[in-house]
Amino acid sequence: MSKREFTVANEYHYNRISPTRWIISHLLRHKYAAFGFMILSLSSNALFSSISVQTGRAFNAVLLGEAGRAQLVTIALTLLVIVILAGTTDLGARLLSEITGKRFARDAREELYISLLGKSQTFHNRQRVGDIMARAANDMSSLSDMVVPGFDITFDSFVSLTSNIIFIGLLSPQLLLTPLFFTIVFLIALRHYSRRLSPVSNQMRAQFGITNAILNEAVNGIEVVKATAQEKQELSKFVKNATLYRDFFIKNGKIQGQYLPTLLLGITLALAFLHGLYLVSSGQLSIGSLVAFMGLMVNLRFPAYMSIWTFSLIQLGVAGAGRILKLMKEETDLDENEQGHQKEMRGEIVFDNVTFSYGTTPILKNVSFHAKPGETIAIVGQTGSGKSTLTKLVNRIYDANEGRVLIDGVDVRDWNLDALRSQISTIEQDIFLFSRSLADNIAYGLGQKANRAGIEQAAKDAQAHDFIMGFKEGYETIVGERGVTLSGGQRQRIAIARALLTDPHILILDDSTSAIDSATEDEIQKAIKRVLLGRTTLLITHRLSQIRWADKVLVVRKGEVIDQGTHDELMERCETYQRIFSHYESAPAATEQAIPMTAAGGE
Ligand SMILES: Nc1ncnc2c1ncn2[C@@H]1O[C@H](COP(=O)(O)OP(=O)(O)OP(=O)(O)O)[C@@H](O)[C@H]1O
Repeated sequence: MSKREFTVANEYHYNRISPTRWIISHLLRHKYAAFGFMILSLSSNALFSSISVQTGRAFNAVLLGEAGRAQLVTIALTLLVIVILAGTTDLGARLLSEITGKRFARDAREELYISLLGKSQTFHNRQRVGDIMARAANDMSSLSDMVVPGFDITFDSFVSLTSNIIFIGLLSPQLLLTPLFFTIVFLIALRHYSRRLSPVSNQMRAQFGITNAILNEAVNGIEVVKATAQEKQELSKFVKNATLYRDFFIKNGKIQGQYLPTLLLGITLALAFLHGLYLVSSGQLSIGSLVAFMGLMVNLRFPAYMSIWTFSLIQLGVAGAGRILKLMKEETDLDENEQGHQKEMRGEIVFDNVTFSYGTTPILKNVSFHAKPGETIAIVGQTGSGKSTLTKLVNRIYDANEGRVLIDGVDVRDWNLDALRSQISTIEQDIFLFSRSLADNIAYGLGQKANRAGIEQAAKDAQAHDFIMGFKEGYETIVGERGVTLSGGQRQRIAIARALLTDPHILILDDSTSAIDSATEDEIQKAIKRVLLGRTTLLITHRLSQIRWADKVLVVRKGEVIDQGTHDELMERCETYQRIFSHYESAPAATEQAIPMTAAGGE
C-alpha cells in the first residue's frame, strides 16, 4: 500500500495487483450475492434446457395417439412447473446480479474517492481534472456495465451452453458431434475476438479521458478562451480528439462485425439437422428426440449472440478497471503519519537551512528563519521569488528536499499530518469556495462542529457580516462554483472568517491582491488585523501598513532570504528593502498602498 495523507477507519482492502484480481476481490466482498446468482443461474438454465426435452417427449406422446394421452397431461403439468420455476429462479438470479453490480460500483467509487483525497498535492498538480472526472464517471459506469449485463449474461451464456450440451448428451451421445464442434470453434473465435478487442477498448477509454480533459479545461477557462477569441482553436483541438475517439469506436464496431460465431451457429444448425435426420432414418433416434435436439441446438443461439456484446462490455470494464487502478496506485509523496507527534501547537516555526525544488531547479535555497509563537512574519519579494512555496512547506503541502521545517521544535515530517494541518490555516491568494451556502463555506474547517452563533461572530470579526446580510438569503446564499458571485475582497473576508472560526495556531495569509477599492481595502485591513491576533502568522503581502505590523520581515529574492529583521532594521541596512521604501515614501498616502512588484524585487 502506497503512502497516503488520508485514510478512513475499518477500510476494506482490495487486491490491487492487477485489474482482474481487483475486480475479483470486489466481487468476493459480496460473495453471498455473487454465489447466490451463480446457483440460481445454473438452476434456471437447467430448467430452461429441460423444456426442450419435455417438448420432445410430448412429440413422442402425440405420435403414440390415444395411448399417449395420459402421458401428455403429465408432460403438460411438468412443463408448467418447470416454466414457473425457471422464471422464478431467473428473476432471483437477475436480482442478485443487479445487487452485486451496483454494490461493486458503489464500493469502487468510494475507494477511488478515498484514494484521491489521500493523494498529495504533487499528485494533484500532475493530474488533469478532466481525466480524473472521466475515470470517476465513465470508467466507473463501465465497471457497473461489466458486471451487469457483462458478467451475468456471459455467465448465463456459458451455463446455458454447458447445460444444453449436457441435455443433448443425455438424449444420445452421438448427437454431441455437432454441438461439440460448435463449442470448440466458438471458444477459439471468442478468444481471437477478445484479443483483438482488448487493445481497442483500452485505446477507446484512454482517448475518452483525453477528450474529456480538453473539454473540462476549455469550460473551466472559458473566460480566457473568450477574452482571447480562441474558440476556433479550442474547437479544432476538441474535434481532433473527438474524431480519434470516434475512430476507435468504428474500429471496435469492425471487430464486432467480423465476429464469427453467429455465422458458425447457422452452419452448425444445418449440420445438426442433417445429422439428426440421418439418425432418425437409420432408426437410432425417435422423432421426439430429434425435436428436443433441435430445440436444444437453437438454445445455443443465446450464448452465440450475447457473447459478442457482453464480451465487449467486459473488455471495456477491464480497461476501465485498469485506468482506475492506475490512478489509485500512483505514488504519492506524503503519508498520514498516524503515529506522529500530536499536541496542541504553541506556534513556533523554524526553517533550518531549507532547500526545495518542484523539479530539478531549486525554488528555495538555504532558507533559515525563526518565528516565535504569536509573531507576525511578513514575507516580501518579487513575483515568482518563492514566497508561496515557502509557506507550503509549513503544512506539508510539499516537503523540503534538504534541511528541516520545525514546529514547536518538532520536524513537520514527524507530526501527525491531521494534527499538523488542522492547527494551521491558509488563506490563499486564489480563494476557493465550494458551491454551498456562505455559512457552510465559513464553517468548512470545522465540519459539523460549527454553530450559527460562532459562524456569525467570525463573519463579524472578518468584516463580512454586513455584505452577507446584504444578500437576500443571508448566510444561506449559495455560492456559485469557484465563488464567482462574490468579489475578490468578499471572498477574502469569507476566507478570513473561516480562519477565525477554526482558530488556528498558525496562519498563512497570502494577501498579494492589489486591485481592491479603498473602502473594501479598509475593511480587509481591519479583518486581517483581527485575524493575526494571538497566532503565529506568515503574511505574504505587498502592503506597507501590514509590513509595519510585522514583528519581522523576510526579504526573498530568487528563492533566498537575502535579509530579515524588523522594518526599522531593514530600512537601515538592506539596500533592496530601502529601495522598496524609497519608492513608497515619495508616494502620497503611501501607507495604504501596495508596493509595486518591480520595486519589491529590488532587482
Ligand atoms: N506546482 C508547481 N510546480 C512547479 N513549479 C512551481 C509550482 N508552483 C510554483 N512553481 C514555481 O516556483 C516558483 C516560485 O513560485 P511561488 O508561487 O512560490 O512564487 P511567489 O513568490 O509566491 O509568487 P507570487 O508573488 O506571484 O505569488 C515560480 O517560478 C513558479 O513557477
